[in-house]
Amino acid sequence: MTPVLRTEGLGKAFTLHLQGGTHIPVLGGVDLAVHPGECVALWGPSGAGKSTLMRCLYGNYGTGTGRIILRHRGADLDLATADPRTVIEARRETLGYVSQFLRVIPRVATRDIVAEPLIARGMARDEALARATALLHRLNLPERLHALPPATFSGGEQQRVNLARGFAPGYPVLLLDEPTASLDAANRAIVIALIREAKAAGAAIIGIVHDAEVREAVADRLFDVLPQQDAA
Ligand SMILES: Nc1ncnc2c1ncn2[C@@H]1O[C@H](COP(=O)(O)OP(=O)(O)OP(=O)(O)O)[C@@H](O)[C@H]1O
Repeated sequence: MTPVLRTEGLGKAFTLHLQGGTHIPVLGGVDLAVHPGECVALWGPSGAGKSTLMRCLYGNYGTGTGRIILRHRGADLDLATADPRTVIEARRETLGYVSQFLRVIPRVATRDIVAEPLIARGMARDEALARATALLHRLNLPERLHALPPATFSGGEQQRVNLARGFAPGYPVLLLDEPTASLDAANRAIVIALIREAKAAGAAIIGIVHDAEVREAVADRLFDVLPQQDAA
């Protein structure tokens, strides 16, 4: 089966220009391949580069070397070299990302934040709001909060808004950065169910999942991210 997302020889280093140009190699020779319907958990010690790899996969960080190949609109797209407009299009249609923290948009109601990616993909506004509301309910976010901007919400409430926004569209590829870090056991179980349903629908999922119970419940395999000083 063809992977929906793969990297070939991916490398990334940071150069600290304010620190005399200090060069920090973080990723080197990363060959990752994820197939439809599977969940791969990134694995490695703190500081190994798991979050950096996630940000490269989403196009937030430029890469130093290698390619990031995404199946998008039936063809291979190299995210490492794609122009910004194509990256935005790929994010709208193919590649979702649930970061650990919600990037709060001032004055926008929670249900609109969740519905926005659905509307961007062409869903009618009423239908998108209904889907957003249903998902927020499923994640136990009280109805009274749906009309409020999430700036003042608790960490766990904000994480659930983020999860609803990430899961609502049914992206073919979904990146999850610590999706249950701020959640209690009941909500963790709901996230496990959402991940399993997404996999059953054919999504390829890459996650950083420190919680062993969640990881064992959803991950089909681990992918080692090696610290560069160890890999050298
Ligand atoms: N923007 C940046 N500028 C400079 N160095 C960075 C930057 N982002 C990450 N690093 C460095 O890259 C290395 C990898 O960081 P990263 O956050 O990817 O690790 P991680 O495996 O996700 O760690 P953890 O499990 O602790 O979250 C660290 O040494 C970190 O200091």
